[in-house]
Order: sequence, then structure tokens, then C-alpha cells
Amino acid sequence: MGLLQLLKTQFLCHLIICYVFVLSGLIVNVLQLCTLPLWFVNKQLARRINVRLCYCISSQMVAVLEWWSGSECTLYTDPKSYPLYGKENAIVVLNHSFEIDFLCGWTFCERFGVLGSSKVLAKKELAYVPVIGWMWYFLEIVFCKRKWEEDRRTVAQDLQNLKDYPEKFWFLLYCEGTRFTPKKHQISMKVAETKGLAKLKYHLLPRTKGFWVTVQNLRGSAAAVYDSTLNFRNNETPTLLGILNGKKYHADLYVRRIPLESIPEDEAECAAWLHKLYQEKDSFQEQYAQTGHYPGPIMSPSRRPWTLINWLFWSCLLLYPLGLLLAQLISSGSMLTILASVAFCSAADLTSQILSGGSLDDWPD
Ligand SMILES: CC/C=C\C/C=C\C/C=C\C/C=C\C/C=C\C/C=C\CCC(=O)SCCNC(=O)CCNC(=O)[C@H](O)C(C)(C)COP(=O)(O)OP(=O)(O)OC[C@H]1O[C@@H](n2cnc3c(N)ncnc32)[C@H](O)[C@@H]1OP(=O)(O)O
Ligand SMILES: CCCCCCCCCCCCCCCC(=O)OC[C@@H](O)COP(=O)(O)O
Repeated sequence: MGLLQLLKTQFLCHLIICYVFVLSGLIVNVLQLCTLPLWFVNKQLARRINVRLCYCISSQMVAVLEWWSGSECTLYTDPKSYPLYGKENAIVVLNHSFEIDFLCGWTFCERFGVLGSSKVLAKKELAYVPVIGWMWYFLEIVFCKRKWEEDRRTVAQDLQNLKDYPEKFWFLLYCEGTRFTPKKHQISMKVAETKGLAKLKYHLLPRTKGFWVTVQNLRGSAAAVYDSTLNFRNNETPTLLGILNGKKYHADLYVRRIPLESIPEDEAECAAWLHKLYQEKDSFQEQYAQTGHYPGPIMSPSRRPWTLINWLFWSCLLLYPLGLLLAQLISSGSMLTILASVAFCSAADLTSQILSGGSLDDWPD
């Protein structure tokens, strides 16, 4: 292991990265709060400002993936569809099998210029996560309680609100509704069996209601569904902690652009269409498992410097006062200050372990 690689595994480095992320995130959250009065005067301007503020936060995580860990993301797609990515609103349907699949999604958002504005149908619990959840509130992220009776009205309304959104966005849908585990797979295949549906090997049975309500309410504002299938080379199961430790992964993403007009309007037909789509996605994963690549040519966009520039900006801004504070601490020798610093470091350590240890999925529903 080289010196730089060893440095990347050090807790102190992780502490510094998390300190910059959390503090800059909280500053951005406060700035977002300040845009509230503007909503009543000029809503579109307030939205545009929030898109840029959100970029400041999410691009830090993308920078850790792209520049710190040096991970690579390869895109397999049709060259005719490629020029449209980032130029139109789209609904992205992605498999949910990895802890960092959202981060790879964000990386493609960044490379196609829609990172600040992109959205997801997320579980309600995530709205309470400091920094990310609070940022999402101002980004008009659509939250669901995963109780259809309650969600059908709120999700439809929130999607309708996006009709006049002033920036291009991708709306991510994890139709499986939860991350793949062998146990969840077993249960969902029992449901497939009772419903007379074909079994899937690499996916959970998709939940169709969220997809149908999204397609119906974004008709006219989204142009297409981007059917996206993600996997990692060498059978890796990447984690956020791995990324933070500087481990390099290689993601492969296969994207098919499907015009929204070709998706049935009727709920039952739309559900059947989605089940068929997941059977196709399953066959792509099978091909990947057998051959190590997806169908279609490689059209990879390369990383841009903006995530690194944003990260360096916040690091310089926030590490300078931290350095001053530490110098003061050492020169003062006060017991109280030293104890407070140790408490701060322990809290930061705990936060970083919770956030990067993949335990977000285990938060109570
Ligand atoms: C060019 C590059 C292209 C792409 C780049 C890729 C991506 C970039 C894009 C954007 C990035 C933006 C942001 C990303 C950032 C972060 C994301 C992070 C986290 C978010 C993750 C989540 O929170 S996932 C969880 C929340 N989301 C969902 O659940 C969505 C899917 N769910 C639904 O759609 C549901 O239908 C629902 C939530 C709307 C309602 O749920 P509910 O349970 O109430 O109803 P259902 O209809 O689903 O359930 C009842 C029916 O389901 C049957 N059933 C029962 N058990 C099961 C089972 N185990 N599996 C399947 N089905 C089951 C049951 O029988 C009922 O069936 P009926 O026939 O009777 O209806
Ligand atoms: C810059 C470095 C930053 C360091 C670490 C910060 C970590 C912040 C991570 C916030 C990302 C939020 C996305 C969480 C993904 C997630 O939680 O998905 C939930 C789904 O699976 C479904 O969950 P469930 O069905 O309940 O198991």
C-alpha cells in the first residue's frame, strides 16, 4: 500500500472530510432557510438558488467518489440517446442492490449537469436526516410513507408541483422499494408466485403504484424513462466506508431511453409493462454476470473539475478556522476546552460511523 493510499484509510482524514461535509451542509441548510421569504416573491428564482445550494452538498459526496477514491463509472447506452441526457426531464428507474448506487446515480447527474436539481421518490424517514434530508426539503424531493392510501394523494400532488420546475431534472425511482437482500428476494418471489408473475433472479418484484403515479403526473413535463441497470466489476459490493477509505471501484451502468408516450396510461397495463421491464433488466444482469459487460456501446462522460473545486473551496473555508481553534487550544492548555474538543471529536466519529457505515437503511420506519 502506497503512502497516499495509507493516508486515505486514516480516521483523521475521514474526520476532516466529515467535518467539512457536515459544517458546510449546515451552513447551506441555513442559507436555504433564508430563501424561504423569496419563495413568496419569486418562486422560480428561489428554486434556482436552491439547486445551486444543493449542488454544494451533494457534489462533495461525488467528489469523494470521483477524486478521493478514484472510482470509475462507465456508461453503456445508445449513441442516439446520449445527446439528450441532461437536456430533458426524465424518470430514472434504477435497480437497488448496492449501498452506493445512489452515489453512482449522482455521479452521472453531475456529469450531465443535473446534479443540483435531481430528485427521488424517497422514504419519509430520510427527510429527518440532518444536512441531506433538510436539503431535500428545499429541493422539493417527493417523500412517501410506503402506505399507498396515504401516499397516493401526497405523491401525486408533489409531482404536479414539479410541472413548472425551472431546471432540467432526473426523477429517480427505486421501484423495488427497498435494497436487495436474499431474504427480501425470497419473500418477494413468493409474492410473484401467488400473482402468477415470472420470477426474477437479480431484482425484487417491482412495486408498480409509485411508477404509475409518477409516469401519470410527469406526463407533459418528463420526456422519457431512463431504464438504468447498475453493477460493479469483479463482483464487488461497494460501501460508503470503502469509498471514504479510498477504495477504487468500477461501476457499469446500462441505460435505455424509453419515450414516455410508449408507456401505457391504464394502471393495470402500466403495471404489466413495468413487470416486463424488470424481466428485461434481469436478463441484462444475467448477461453482465456471464460476460462482464452490458449490451450496447460505451459512451462514458468523463469527470469534471467542478466537484473538486467545490470541495476545495469548502475545505479551505472551514479548515482555516479549525486550524486557528486548534492552535488556540494547544496554547491555552485549558482542561475544559480540551474536554470539549475530545467530546466534539467523539461525536464526529460516531456521526461518520453511522452515516458511512450503511446503517441508514436500518433507521426505524
Ligand atoms: C444517463 C444516466 C442515467 C441514470 C443515472 C441514474 C440515477 C440518477 C438519478 C437521480 C438521482 C437523484 C437522487 C438520488 C439520491 C439519493 C437516493 C437515496 C435514497 C432513496 C431510497 C428510498 O428511499 S427507496 C424507498 C422509497 N421508495 C419507494 O418505495 C419507491 C417504490 N415504491 C412504490 O412505488 C410503492 O408502490 C409506494 C411507495 C408508492 C406505495 O407502497 P405500498 O407498499 O403502500 O403499496 P404497494 O402497491 O407497493 O404494495 C402493495 C402491493 O404490493 C404487493 N406486495 C406485497 N409484498 C410485496 C413484496 N415483497 N414485493 C412486491 N410486492 C409486494 C401486494 O401484494 C400489493 O399488491 P396489489 O396487487 O394488491 O396492489
Ligand atoms: C463527503 C463525505 C460524506 C460522508 C458521509 C455522509 C453520508 C450521507 C449519506 C446520505 C445519503 C442518503 C441516501 C440513503 C439511501 C437509503 O437510505 O436508501 C433507503 C433505501 O435503501 C430503502 O430503505 P429500507 O427499505 O428502509 O431498507
